[in-house]
Amino acid sequence: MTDTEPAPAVRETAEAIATMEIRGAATIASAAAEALAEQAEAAAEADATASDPEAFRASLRAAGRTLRETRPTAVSLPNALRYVLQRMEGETVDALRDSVVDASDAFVRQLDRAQDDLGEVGANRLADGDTVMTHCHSTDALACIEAAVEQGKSISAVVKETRPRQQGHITAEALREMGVPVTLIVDSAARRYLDEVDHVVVGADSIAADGGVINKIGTSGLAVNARERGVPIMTAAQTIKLHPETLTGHTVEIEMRDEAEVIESEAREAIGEVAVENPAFDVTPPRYMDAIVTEHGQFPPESIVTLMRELFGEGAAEPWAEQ
Ligand SMILES: O=C(COP(=O)(O)O)[C@H](O)[C@H](O)COP(=O)(O)O
Repeated sequence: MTDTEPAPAVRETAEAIATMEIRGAATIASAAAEALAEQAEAAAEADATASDPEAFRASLRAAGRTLRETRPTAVSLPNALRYVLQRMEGETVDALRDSVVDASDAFVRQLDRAQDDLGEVGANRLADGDTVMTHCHSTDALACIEAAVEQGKSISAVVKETRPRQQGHITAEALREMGVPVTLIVDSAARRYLDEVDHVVVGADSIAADGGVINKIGTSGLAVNARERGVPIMTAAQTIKLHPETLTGHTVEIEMRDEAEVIESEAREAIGEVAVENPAFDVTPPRYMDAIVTEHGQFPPESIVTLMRELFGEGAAEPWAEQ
């Protein structure tokens, strides 16, 4: 390991995030924080960094950049890096290492607590006997359903498959394990089933300052259909999903993934020369979302900017940048 080369654990985590072995915004955030702690442990042992605090800091920033470059849309990733790297302090390598490991532990603990707290808030929007519809796999959305079940409410679910990666299968299994009866449907059947649904519950990868919800592709169409059918829709999103850069007018970059996720090579060849696109996320305008449920309570999307200013001020530091 040279002074700026990431530790193997960081490279492995970055690779697992890029290939979606580690996926979902909250899971990505805690994996990134843990990878920084592993970088700190490795750098405190490595020849090039063990006795040079500045080289140690540079190696942590480099690890941050490697992790940052994996997936562009989920803001929980840079927010996790911000949390840990802004708390890196000390005059010696040992002190620096301890500060990074402690910050990483605190971040992961906070994440778990936030998910439990938002689950309670979201559960209060669900009534005994409700059927919910889900899209993709969101641990924040599942926390709301799980808390409702723990409150003794009887909940059933209609689970959208979520092409192309079929994360709906993960949701279906998780709900079944909670004892929730599940009906799995293809995405294009969603509008038909909305008539049988009392609430739509989705997660988020990022929330923009205008209250726009960036989540798995298909969320915006589902939200428009839900509004048209009169079915309430909530986004369950911890505050690490709030996108501080959008306070200053920046837009959220939507990840475009490989066409191989959409179509198998044989079918691709048979079709011939056509374009295939695979956007991973879309933006649901705030007017189609009834509530954003966070660990600080629920908010109409248009008022989320107040919470963002409270938590982030106006700035979005990049403590991983080269100095
Ligand atoms: O869109 C996805 C996952 O997309 P991908 O599978 O492409 O990562 C999830 O709804 C959010 O990340 C929220 O998840 P969580 O609530 O667990 O943070």
